[in-house]
Amino acid sequence: MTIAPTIGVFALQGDVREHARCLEQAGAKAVAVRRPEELEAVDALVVPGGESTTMWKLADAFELLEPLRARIKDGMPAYGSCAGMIMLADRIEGGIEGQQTIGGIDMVVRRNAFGRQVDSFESDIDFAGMGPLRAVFIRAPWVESVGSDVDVLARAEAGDRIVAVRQGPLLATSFHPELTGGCDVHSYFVEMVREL
Ligand SMILES: NC(=O)CC[C@H](N)C(=O)O
Repeated sequence: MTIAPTIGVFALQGDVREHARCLEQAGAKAVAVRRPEELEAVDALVVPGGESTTMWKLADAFELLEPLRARIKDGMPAYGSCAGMIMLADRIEGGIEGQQTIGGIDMVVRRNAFGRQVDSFESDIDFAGMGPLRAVFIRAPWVESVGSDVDVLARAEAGDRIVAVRQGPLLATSFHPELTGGCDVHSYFVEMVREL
C-alpha cells in the first residue's frame, strides 16, 4: 500500500484524539468510527484506552459489536491499547457480569491486574526489540496466558508480566503509548497495516 492507509479509531468511548494524533504522525489517515458504515470504510482499526465495560455496552447499543467481530474475523488489522487490549481478547478475567469482548487474540487478559487507579505507573519497557520505550499503565490489564499463535512483544519490569502481544494482524498493549509523546507503537502498527 503506497498511499496512506485509512485507520479508524473506535470513537464511542476512550482517548480517541490522542490515538488519531499518533496515527497521523505515523503516516496514516485517521478517522473516527461510531457506525457500521464508518467501520466498513477503514483499512484497519484502533481500539483506544478507556473503560472496556462501557465500550462493550456502547458497541452493543450502537450495533457495532457484531460488525466489529465480523471485520476482525475477516482479517482486518486492529490495535488495542489498555481497554482496547481487553476488547481484543478472546477471554477475560475480572470482568463485570456478562462482559463481552470483540475478541480475536487467543489470550486471557486480566482486567485491572496492576491494581487500582492509584497504582498507575510509568516504566521503560523493551517493545518488540525496538529498545526502551516509555510506557504508562493506568488501571492496566496484563495478559495471563497466550495461545501458541500469539507472539509476546513486551513484558513489564514489574513482575515480568506480558504487556504487549501480536497475533497476525492484531496487536495489543496494556499501556498507552499515545499518552507519553512517542508514537513508536503506532508506527509499528501502521507498518503492519502496510505489509498486510
Ligand atoms: N486505561 C484503561 O484503558 C483502563 C482499562 C480499564 N481498567 C478497563 O477495564 O477497561
